Amino acid sequence: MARIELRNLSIRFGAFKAVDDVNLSIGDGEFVVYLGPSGCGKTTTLRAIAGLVDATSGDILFDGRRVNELRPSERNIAMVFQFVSLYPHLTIAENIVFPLRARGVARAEIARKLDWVTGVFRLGDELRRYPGALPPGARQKVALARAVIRDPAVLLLDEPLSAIDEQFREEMRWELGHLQRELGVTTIYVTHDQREAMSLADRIVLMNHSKIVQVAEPDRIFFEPASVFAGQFIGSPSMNLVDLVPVAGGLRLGDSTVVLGAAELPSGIAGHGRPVRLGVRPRDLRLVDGEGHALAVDDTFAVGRERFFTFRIGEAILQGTDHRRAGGGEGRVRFVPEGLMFFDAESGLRIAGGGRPA
Ligand SMILES: Nc1ncnc2c1ncn2[C@@H]1O[C@H](COP(=O)(O)OP(=O)(O)OP(=O)(O)O)[C@@H](O)[C@H]1O
Repeated sequence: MARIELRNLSIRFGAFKAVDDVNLSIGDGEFVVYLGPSGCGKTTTLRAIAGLVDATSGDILFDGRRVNELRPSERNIAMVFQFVSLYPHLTIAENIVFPLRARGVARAEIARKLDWVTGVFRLGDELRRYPGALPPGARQKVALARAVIRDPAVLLLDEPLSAIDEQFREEMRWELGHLQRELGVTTIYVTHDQREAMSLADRIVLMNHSKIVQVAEPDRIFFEPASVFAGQFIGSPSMNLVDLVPVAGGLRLGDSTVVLGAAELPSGIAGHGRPVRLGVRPRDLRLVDGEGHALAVDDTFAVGRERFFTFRIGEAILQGTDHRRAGGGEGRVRFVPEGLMFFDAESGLRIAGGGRPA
């Protein structure tokens, strides 16, 4: 296990900065998930921690010791990628113990370690089989077992579940989280799948355009996104966004007739003096039978037991949840005050609202 620190880490490929002045401390045994859109620099950061890419500037420290100059094999890390390569002519057991054999570890010790890892990963039946006989998800589990059998200080995982089909992925995700906690190994996991990040991470490191834009526990990043980007990247269905226009009595939603008044607005927001955007998740935008704003509903639809509705403001289509009694009448739209987030329209930063529900 190890603490990891990135200090002013930048990585350039020619003129392009793939990682731009990143600072981060990862605790011993922590499970950190790097999340962000394609090309934002997640994999490059991971590869730099592994020693597969050189830092252009800045430091990478393991337990306070600078490792920039160490080769991958000297860093005591293990890495698992999206596509695993197991040796097809070796059994699962032989594949798993391969790193120990390569290091000349004694037979008794290898047997002990294999026993341990087999128990942790519940691999008993598979051990004598060959990789070709296992489904991709099980092969990935074998790759993980092979990665942890030599007690790495750091486990680096780059989209390890993305090549596995949906159903097995859920199961593997659960299992991976469980295993990581049992092993207590410091883990950095790269994904662009927010659901994976939300369910696995102790903390999420959200990246965009080569920079870290927020580091927080999954719950916090959901309820207190630092910016429009964070608010929209996390949560499904995604957060609605609409520009607010100052009018007498409050803030109007775009060019609609809906005006949010004092009861719905945090104090001071109406007098912000700069353009403000409202962010509201569908769960906090409700079509109800009781009190609310009169709005022309565009469409209603159901996804399983949940019912949704949409309405338009200018070009934008907003989505909310339908809380009317089944077969309900016209309905009114309620904005749940605790769920409203306000962003500076120019900087994109959250200036008010949000927060974990009590
Ligand atoms: N060896 C390289 N040479 C030149 N450019 C590179 C190299 N490696 C990565 N890049 C570029 O750096 C940027 C960041 O890539 P990176 O793989 O870190 O992104 P990512 O966030 O992991 O996205 P993805 O999920 O698509 O892998 C990309 O624009 C990529 O094309």
